[in-house]
Amino acid sequence: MYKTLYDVIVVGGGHAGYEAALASARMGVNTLLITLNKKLIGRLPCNPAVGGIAKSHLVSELDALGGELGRNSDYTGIQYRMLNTRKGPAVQSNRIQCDKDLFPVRIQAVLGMQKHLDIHDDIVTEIRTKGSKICGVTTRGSGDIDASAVVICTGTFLRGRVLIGMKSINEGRMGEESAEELSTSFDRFGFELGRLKTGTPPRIHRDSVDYSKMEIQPGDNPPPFFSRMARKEWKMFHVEHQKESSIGMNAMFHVEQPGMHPWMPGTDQIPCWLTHTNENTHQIIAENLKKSAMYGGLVEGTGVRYCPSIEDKIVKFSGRDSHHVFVEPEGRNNIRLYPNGTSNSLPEDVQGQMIHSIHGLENAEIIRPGYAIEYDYSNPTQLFHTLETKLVENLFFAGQLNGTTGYEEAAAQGFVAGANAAIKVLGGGPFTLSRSESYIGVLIDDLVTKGTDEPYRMFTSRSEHRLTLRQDNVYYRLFEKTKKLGIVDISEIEEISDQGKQIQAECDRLETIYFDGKSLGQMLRQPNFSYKDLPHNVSSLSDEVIKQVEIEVKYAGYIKREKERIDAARRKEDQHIPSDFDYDNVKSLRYEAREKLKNIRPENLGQASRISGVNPSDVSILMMFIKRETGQN
Ligand SMILES: Cc1cc2nc3c(=O)[nH]c(=O)nc-3n(C[C@H](O)[C@H](O)[C@H](O)COP(=O)(O)OP(=O)(O)OC[C@H]3O[C@@H](n4cnc5c(N)ncnc54)[C@H](O)[C@@H]3O)c2cc1C
Ligand SMILES: NC(=O)c1ccc[n+]([C@@H]2O[C@H](COP(=O)([O-])OP(=O)(O)OC[C@H]3O[C@@H](n4cnc5c(N)ncnc54)[C@H](O)[C@@H]3O)[C@@H](O)[C@H]2O)c1
Repeated sequence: MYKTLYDVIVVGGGHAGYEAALASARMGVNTLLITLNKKLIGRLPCNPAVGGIAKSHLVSELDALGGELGRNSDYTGIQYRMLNTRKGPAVQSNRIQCDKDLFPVRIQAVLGMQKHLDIHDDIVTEIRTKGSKICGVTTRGSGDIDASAVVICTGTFLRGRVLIGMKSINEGRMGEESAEELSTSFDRFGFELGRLKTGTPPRIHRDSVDYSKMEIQPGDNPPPFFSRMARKEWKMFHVEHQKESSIGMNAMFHVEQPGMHPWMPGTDQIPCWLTHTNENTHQIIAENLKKSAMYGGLVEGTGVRYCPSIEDKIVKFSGRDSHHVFVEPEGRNNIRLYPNGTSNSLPEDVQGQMIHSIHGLENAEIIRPGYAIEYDYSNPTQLFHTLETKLVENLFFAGQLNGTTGYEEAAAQGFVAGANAAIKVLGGGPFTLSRSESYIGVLIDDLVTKGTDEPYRMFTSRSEHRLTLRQDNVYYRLFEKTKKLGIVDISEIEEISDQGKQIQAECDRLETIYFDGKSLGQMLRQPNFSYKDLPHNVSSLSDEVIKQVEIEVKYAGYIKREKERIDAARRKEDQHIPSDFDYDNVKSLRYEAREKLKNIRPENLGQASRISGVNPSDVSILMMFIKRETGQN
């Protein structure tokens, strides 16, 4: 059941959409999620893997703030791995292979139980405004539905075209209707739309591959989870497990609905497998390039540079005679395997030859071909940091619509947009995250400041403060924002606050206690020295607190220098530029800089300095002018 008036409407049930709807409803405002098919909410259209390098930081930040992607991955995971373990803690990332069938089942159960949230199957064809403000949407099936704020999360569906070889079908992803009308509505309001493309590999039958020719990739034990909830449950399970038999263990935990808790998270992991392409594979692709949608001229949009199609890899890295192919199960009871690394838009017969040339896949049965998809995206420089559009008040855009790729990038934006839409209804200051406190801040600032002309994905190298933006300290660095937002349960907030205080107190203590002429802090900074090796350590501290103390003390010198850089950056961010500032008045500004500044309208000098085409001397000129005009220091 749905009504015809809501506080917030969210359009789209992808990862941006469910996070937006949950954030909004959890802040207590009446929310409606409209999507083409509610049974497909939370679908993982490509690899059911969440996290990986830098993306895992986004998921952890969502968990700290009260988002759902991390928990949902933990509770439906079939394989858990920590990547980059040979590198420092700042770039270590976890990656969870989820069960493709159960991931959406669980998220739908979470949505179904959420107060203040209704869900409606329909297609939105238009947005409606009253003056400069959004007032609702028009749907094909139910006509007009009114709302004070609207969040659009339509992913790859706007004028979506599925492409296989020379075939092009109007679909939002394979087997799902595309959204044709909404782009026209956006055009009318002046939104700048462009075309991007992405792709997916063929799927193969799990009983048709020769595992003996591939290298096994087992999961890690203990499993690296994203969420505090799963970590706590795992710890409790293992303590209790020693006392009692595992029979009935699931019953010990509060299980609201069967879909919410399919198994004890982290148990009974399933391995992935590693194989490689070879010269034969590359030759097959090279000989058939003209038949691929991408190289035969059917695709206009720009593809994902950093997770390219196999055709792209052969053309752009022609010197390499082999590429990794990770063969990954799509679920416990799912017959499909996902050959990660073979995304393509070649005709079906060529896909078959290409797959059969790979060791272990000689007799692979292809269940579904790979394909490319092309869709409209909207220029994200037309958004504020809250993800509200600059053209229509109380209208928000989030997810792949803003030019990103990835579940994690979509979910992070959805959460920020949903929370801000609710704040617009409730009243109160905007919820934004800065580059120096989070990867979510980096993602959004990059999008709204620089825009993108290719699908944007997160990397650790995009952050200038990655030493302090670690996954392990996420609950402490986002603590104040989390508390203010009010989505996370108060008992969790108190627990994190208490742990933060213990970490600080112990770091301080270690610098003041001396042993053999050295402070305990100095001792801990010695290579291969752990907290537990210290004399006078505190045995009652939890593993979580000890881990933080070790990192904070061992890397203290680097962290201090980074904090100084953050303070310097913050001083620039504190210098606000009035929203109606007249750049034409600053005659000494170069023409290019003036045009770029007029287009982006940065909120402060820090953001101005990150606009491409605006150089440091332009920022100095601007700073002096603003100081003179506004009397800011
Ligand atoms: C073929 C393919 C391969 C991909 N490969 C990967 C990958 O390996 N890993 C990865 O992380 N990402 C991959 N992506 C991208 C990933 O799916 C997206 O980045 C992510 O799902 C985007 O989330 P979203 O919420 O923005 O949109 P989507 O997940 O696309 O969801 C859009 C939602 O909006 C609804 N909708 C659209 N238009 C309307 C309308 N007018 N009215 C009502 N509802 C509407 C749809 O029904 C859908 O629920 C791939 C995508 C595709 C299609
Ligand atoms: N079309 C799209 O929009 C699209 C398509 C593909 C990927 N993506 C995005 O990019 C990401 C995939 O890109 P990626 O190349 O970084 O892959 P990934 O995140 O799946 O893997 C990152 C690295 O992890 C390692 N790895 C991968 N699978 C592994 C496994 N099963 N076991 C052990 N190690 C493994 C590899 O070293 C790999 O380079 C996705 O998570 C998605 O967000 C988007």
